[in-house]
Amino acid sequence: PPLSPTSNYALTLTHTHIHIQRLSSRPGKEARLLLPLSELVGCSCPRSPAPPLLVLYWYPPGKRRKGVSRRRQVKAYLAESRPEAERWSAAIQCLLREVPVTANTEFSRSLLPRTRRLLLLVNPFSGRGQAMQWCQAHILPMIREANISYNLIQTERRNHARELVREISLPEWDGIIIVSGDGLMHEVINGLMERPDWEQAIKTPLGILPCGSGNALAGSINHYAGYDMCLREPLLLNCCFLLCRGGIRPLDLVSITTSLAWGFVSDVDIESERYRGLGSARFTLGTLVRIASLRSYKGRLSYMPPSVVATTSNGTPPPRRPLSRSITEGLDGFSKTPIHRTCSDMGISEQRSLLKTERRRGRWRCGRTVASQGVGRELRGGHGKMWLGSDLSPSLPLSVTIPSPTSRKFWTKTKTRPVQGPTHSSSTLAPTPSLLKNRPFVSLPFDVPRDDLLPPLDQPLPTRDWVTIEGDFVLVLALYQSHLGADLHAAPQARFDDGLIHLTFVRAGISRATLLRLFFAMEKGNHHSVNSPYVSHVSCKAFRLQPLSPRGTLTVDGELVPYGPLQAQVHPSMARLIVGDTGVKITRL
Ligand SMILES: Nc1ncnc2c1ncn2[C@@H]1O[C@H](COP(=O)(O)OP(=O)(O)OP(=O)(O)O)[C@@H](O)[C@H]1O
Repeated sequence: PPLSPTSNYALTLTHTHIHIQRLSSRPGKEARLLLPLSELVGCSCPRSPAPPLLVLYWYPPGKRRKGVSRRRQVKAYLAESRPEAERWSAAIQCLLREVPVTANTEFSRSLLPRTRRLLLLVNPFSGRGQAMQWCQAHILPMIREANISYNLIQTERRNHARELVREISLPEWDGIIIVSGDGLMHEVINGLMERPDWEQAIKTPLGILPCGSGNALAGSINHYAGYDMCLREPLLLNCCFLLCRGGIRPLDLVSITTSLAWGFVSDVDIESERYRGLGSARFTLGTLVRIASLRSYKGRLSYMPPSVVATTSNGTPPPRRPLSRSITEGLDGFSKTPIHRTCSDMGISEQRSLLKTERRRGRWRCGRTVASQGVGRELRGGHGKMWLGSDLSPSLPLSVTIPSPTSRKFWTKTKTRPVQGPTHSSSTLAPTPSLLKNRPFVSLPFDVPRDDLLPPLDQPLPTRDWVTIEGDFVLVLALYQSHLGADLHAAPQARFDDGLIHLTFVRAGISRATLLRLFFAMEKGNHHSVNSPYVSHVSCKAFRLQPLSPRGTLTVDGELVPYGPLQAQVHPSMARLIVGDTGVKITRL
């Protein structure tokens, strides 16, 4: 804001607020502003020859208006001297980084921990292809204001990010940030799990800045931060704000072993690729198309219920915060220098940060798994949101057959949506080229965490502790996090680290109207109240899905996987996720 030489202010800093009091010679004219530190991303004291300013970057949540996000405000105060401005800047940053301070602390920059360094992995083609534009307009400006250093790398192809994180030197980074959709997060988690030092590597804090079309994990982060559901830039701004705040929470991962795949929800995810230009609406359209031709599939679903259901919440929803408002105003001052494929404010290049290691192979998943009944089609090469497995169009290329003698293991962090679908039909149809591209499943050559609850996929499950349901299913959906897409609150009870997989399955006999009601209720997260004998919701630690129909589509984290039996087990709190302030005690970046 323009400096007003006629106004003087007295600033007071507490552990939670900056009190800004305008001093006026006329009594009764004092204006007071209480600026919560929880709404600040950072502050600065511009170097000389600039005047001794204290600049505050404030992102207050906006009014409760759907689709509108938080608005950036910059407040600048001219200090009496440069040391004074620098002392204030240091003090505020100490509080934001949670450096222990008292009223007697002598503030200086030397008290601050080292500057945080983030590796941003940007998929320029995710969602509507706006990731780079959003980096320029929103992400990089806010990250700079939060005094965070970054190195930005644009991914050039599928599995580029996965190969990169397999080889980089991780101690250099305080976090790996996926600027894309859930598919790229999935790649990164699998890349980390493929390292010989996976146990340490997977503890690298991960963050997501939603630029995809489904953005399930970002939807969960936004929800648990207490914000109302939002999409696109408002969601991005909320997530970027939370990233800059920097709180970390443990994140469950799920290992999935599959030989083949199927599902109903998968069908929607895969087939709706053709509607990609519609953004998240493509899932709605895809769902409607699928429901119109509803079909059921034979299968066997087994799951191991938790002996003690270890929910981390008492069932009460997180405190709601108003919807944040979108900002583009106020950013005009930022230089719009073009962002290159690799850019950094740290003077390093991708090459420098690479640490060549022996190439290991394997596959881990981070997101969701969806099995969808019937034949699916992959138009772009795998990623997933919402799959409804009903019928399959016979004209579509058939389910994939992967001639793999071994089962494949991979990792996911959000959800698995198996819908009963046809069993593996290896014979008739060859995989499409895009599906072949999408098949980097290989056995892991080193000792990744064992699925101690599961026998090998080709061996029977123990009868004790397992529940098995065999019959005709319309869909089976396995979720690890609360959201299936940013606007699909599919597992309201799920928490990042509850140690549970949340299964929803729908059996044949359900009417189209009820199924439609179920999906619409899912948007608000109240689908558990949809009363139908065909719909079940259970929590478990592990499950196995055996399709008994001849063909189908199965997806994990939106990516098509081979059709056939699949099993999964949760590994509680294995990874770490940057979630910002969630109202609970969290570790700071
Ligand atoms: N430069 C690239 N060209 C082609 N594919 C890429 C590139 N970079 C990444 N990918 C692949 O694109 C896939 C989809 O990306 P991602 O899931 O992040 O975006 P999205 O599908 O738009 O989002 P969502 O999963 O939320 O719908 C990823 O699995 C990744 O492997």
